[in-house]
Amino acid sequence: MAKMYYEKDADLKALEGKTVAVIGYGSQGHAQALNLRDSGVDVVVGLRPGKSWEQAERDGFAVYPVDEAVKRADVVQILLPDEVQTKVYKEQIAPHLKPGSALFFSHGFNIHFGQIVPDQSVDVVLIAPKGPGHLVRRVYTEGFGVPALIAVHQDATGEAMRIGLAYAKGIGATRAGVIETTFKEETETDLFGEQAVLCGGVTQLIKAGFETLTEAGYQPEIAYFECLHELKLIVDLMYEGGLSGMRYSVSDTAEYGDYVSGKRVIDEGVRERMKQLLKEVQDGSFAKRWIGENERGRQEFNRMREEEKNHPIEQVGSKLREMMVWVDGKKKETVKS
Ligand SMILES: NC(=O)C1=CN([C@@H]2O[C@H](COP(=O)(O)OP(=O)(O)OC[C@H]3O[C@@H](n4cnc5c(N)ncnc54)[C@H](OP(=O)(O)O)[C@@H]3O)[C@@H](O)[C@H]2O)C=CC1
Ligand SMILES: CC[C@](O)(C(C)=O)C(=O)O
Repeated sequence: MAKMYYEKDADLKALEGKTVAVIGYGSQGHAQALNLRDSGVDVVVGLRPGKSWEQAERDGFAVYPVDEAVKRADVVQILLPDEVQTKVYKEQIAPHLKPGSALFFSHGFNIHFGQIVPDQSVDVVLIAPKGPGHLVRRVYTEGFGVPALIAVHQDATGEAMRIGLAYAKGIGATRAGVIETTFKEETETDLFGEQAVLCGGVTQLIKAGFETLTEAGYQPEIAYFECLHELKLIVDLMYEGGLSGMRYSVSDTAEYGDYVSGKRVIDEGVRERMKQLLKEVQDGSFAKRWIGENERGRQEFNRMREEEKNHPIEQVGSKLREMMVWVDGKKKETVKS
């Protein structure tokens, strides 16, 4: 059984008198910085000049270049893109980290794959919210929290877990539940999940459904509603009541189709390929490929991003969503600019 922590297990006093430097103010950075501040924690933001810097200042934070923010901090949370963390860490963070301070991450990639090797004098802690940053903020303002994982890689002070739990409470995660893990487990499950299911698996499933219907002559708008729009409503039911909760709400016809046909789509071949993806995550081949892609200037990444933006489901979807004002309202909070 996983070890879980809730509100009663965490004490914000562990952060009293300490300054937290949130490095980066994107999806996770803005959410964690704002939630911590609203929880009474002293927060500064570390950035380079640009869009995020301006936003953090508009949100009322004291913003500094990364090295300056680190000098002022007792806890440094690195919320830069994974692929830029190593360079910024070596040049602007490591030289200014105080012995006895704490270095935090929200994803274990660079520690687990040995890209960042922190000095033995600092605590190294993972607080990984299990949700996109914009929801970490929205759910907190609604009085709830997004669950998170916690792991201690290095406990130089003997206080790493206590400070980690206080931080998790500050961002609202202990309201929902914080699970103890390791950097290895978080990194491998997170990479697998986003590739096989949450991002890669789901987008391919949606496109395959959409293309099957449109190639058979059905209207793209109907294919969009069936394969993308309604998916959100079905996932909401699963989120609230599990697979059985969803099956309780759909028709018996849909439930029967689920049992007899779902397995024909996600068959043994898919499971075998999922195992192969997991192996490539575990043996570091995916990490090596992603690090190499960044070193080569992201040509493959940028080409695929462009191709995906131009898929017909994106064209029809953006027209249909114009009519859904409530979706547009949310989009402002949930889509990265
Ligand atoms: N997105 C998510 O919801 C989740 C992310 N994570 C993890 O959180 C971390 C942050 O990811 P995410 O929030 O998506 O990142 P984003 O891309 O949304 O934001 C990155 C931030 O870093 C800043 N930045 C980029 N390069 C530099 C630099 N060289 N110097 C200073 N600042 C820089 C950007 O500012 P600028 O405007 O100047 O580019 C921006 O504010 C990653 O480890 C990720 O794996 C974990 C769970 C979920
Ligand atoms: C599913 C994507 C994610 O892993 C997340 C929001 O948790 C990410 O890294 O953005």
